[in-house]
Amino acid sequence: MITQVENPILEIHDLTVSYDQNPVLWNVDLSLPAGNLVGILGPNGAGKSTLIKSIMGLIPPTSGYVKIFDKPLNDVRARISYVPQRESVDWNFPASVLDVVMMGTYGKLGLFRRPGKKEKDLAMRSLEQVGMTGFAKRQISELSGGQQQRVFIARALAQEADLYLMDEPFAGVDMATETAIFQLLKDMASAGKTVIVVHHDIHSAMNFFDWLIMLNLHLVASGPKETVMNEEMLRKTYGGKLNLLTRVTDLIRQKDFNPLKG
Ligand SMILES: Nc1ncnc2c1ncn2[C@@H]1O[C@H](COP(=O)(O)OP(=O)(O)OP(=O)(O)O)[C@@H](O)[C@H]1O
Repeated sequence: MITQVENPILEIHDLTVSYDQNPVLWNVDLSLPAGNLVGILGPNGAGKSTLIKSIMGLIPPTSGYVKIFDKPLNDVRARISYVPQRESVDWNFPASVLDVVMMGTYGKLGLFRRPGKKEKDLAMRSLEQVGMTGFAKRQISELSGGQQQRVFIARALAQEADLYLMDEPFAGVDMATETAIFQLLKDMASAGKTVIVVHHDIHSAMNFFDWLIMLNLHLVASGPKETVMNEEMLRKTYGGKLNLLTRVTDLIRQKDFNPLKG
């Protein structure tokens, strides 16, 4: 079940991606409209991070192509913000929280301008949005995992991009913060940005995302949440992981659960 759209903000055509000549993503064809909060769901090893990395041009495709805003990635890089998984970053790098968030503003500054008051204000506003203002002068190495994650999201906000790609931004973040940041991302999507998030929890995915990409080495589904979140698609995505499926399909059947709301 794959919904294709006209004038997509992101178009992926026949994308196959391999590590050491072994394909881990096969023939992915999808397109996304602007102004959506998009969740990428799938079991461990499904290729979710690989998909994000290949959209960002970090892994060359074996076949196929990606177009963003109808252009190749290199023409539009400044309009894209990427939040990698927290574990993939060296957090012992000596930098303050404010420095890290200010880095988000550099792309728009150009080569020879140094960040000034405008950039600092933007960075502070971004920290405020993730509830981290009080930590601005702290070293990033001194923060908890969840706090580091929030700083990373603030850096992405300071980038003022049009397309955001976030790889498990909620790993290690507490529930209250997750809900607050989801709301923030939803507001960004309502303002016309496209936010794509690799996410593990199907329950919160049903509440928060507008559009879901369901992946298991192949693309199982891509479309508005209400059209793709059903038992058949979950079974195709998660296969025999029946405990999980039972829990989720029970949730879908619950009278008070309405996947259209939220
Ligand atoms: N650098 C790499 N070299 C070789 N194989 C890799 C590499 N990175 C990922 N893989 C393999 O590619 C497959 C897809 O990995 P990927 O990290 O994209 O999955 P994922 O859906 O993000 O998983 P998770 O939910 O566990 O983070 C896995 O089988 C993984 O072992």
